[in-house]
Amino acid sequence: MQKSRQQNPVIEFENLTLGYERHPAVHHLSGHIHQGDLLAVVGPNGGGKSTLLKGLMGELRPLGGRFIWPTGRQQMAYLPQRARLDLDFPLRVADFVSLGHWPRQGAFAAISGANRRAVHDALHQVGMDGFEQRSLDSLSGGQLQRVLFARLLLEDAGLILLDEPFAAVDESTTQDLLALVHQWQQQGRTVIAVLHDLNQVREHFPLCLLLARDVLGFGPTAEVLVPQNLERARRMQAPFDPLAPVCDLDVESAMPEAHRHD
Ligand SMILES: Nc1ncnc2c1ncn2[C@@H]1O[C@H](COP(=O)(O)OP(=O)(O)OP(=O)(O)O)[C@@H](O)[C@H]1O
Repeated sequence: MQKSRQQNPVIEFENLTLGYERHPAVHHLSGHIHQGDLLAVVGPNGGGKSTLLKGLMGELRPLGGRFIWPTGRQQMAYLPQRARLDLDFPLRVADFVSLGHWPRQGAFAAISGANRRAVHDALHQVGMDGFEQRSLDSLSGGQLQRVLFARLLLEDAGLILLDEPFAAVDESTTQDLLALVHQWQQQGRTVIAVLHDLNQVREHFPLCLLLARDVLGFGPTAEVLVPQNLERARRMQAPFDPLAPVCDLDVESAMPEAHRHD
């Protein structure tokens, strides 16, 4: 990874609307993210946070607007919500972490000595020395989260997407994993994390996107997480309505200028 921080955006959202079967879950998002940004995505349950990550991953095609990748589509590493992970099988920790190499060397490449060292180093960085031969299904929740971060380290991606990475993780593990997030930033990687702990966001994430289907704020965290926006988010906890009218995607962006992260 290059350490240099680019002045130009690496991702732009242009009046982006994402959803399912033409029913929007994220409305009219505009703004941009620079290389090395640490962006927290916050908001009520069902607000569209995971949907945005799926859109970035290319799993969902925009219903309207678009993602722009000014420097080319980034190599991405993605940590899904724990509830979405089925890791209840007897794979060894070392083998699981080495899967982080897949994007570069393919699934069936022989595990080289260099790879073994990389796996060992990654486990060391997350405080999991000596766990190489343990099976995944024998790990505690916090240990498993450390191993998932070790695999992210091996992916060596420029853009790292984390969906609720610290849910049900104790304070000391959270602090260790947050230190890795800061290290990624120092290395020039861009991190987008879905989070629920607003104090943690204020302390560690300089940028914030507050989503409650509509964009309630996008910019410096101190300006986004203000009582007025949070109160609006609380009021907009209405569940996703599959019978809601299809968004009129021909309408020009309804987003006020203040919501743009320029
Ligand atoms: N595959 C799907 N098909 C239809 N609707 C979906 C699908 N996935 C998500 N949704 C709906 O889209 C809306 C946004 O969901 P999303 O998972 O993005 O919310 P979230 O902000 O990540 O919520 P949480 O904090 O609860 O994880 C929700 O109302 C959800 O029910």
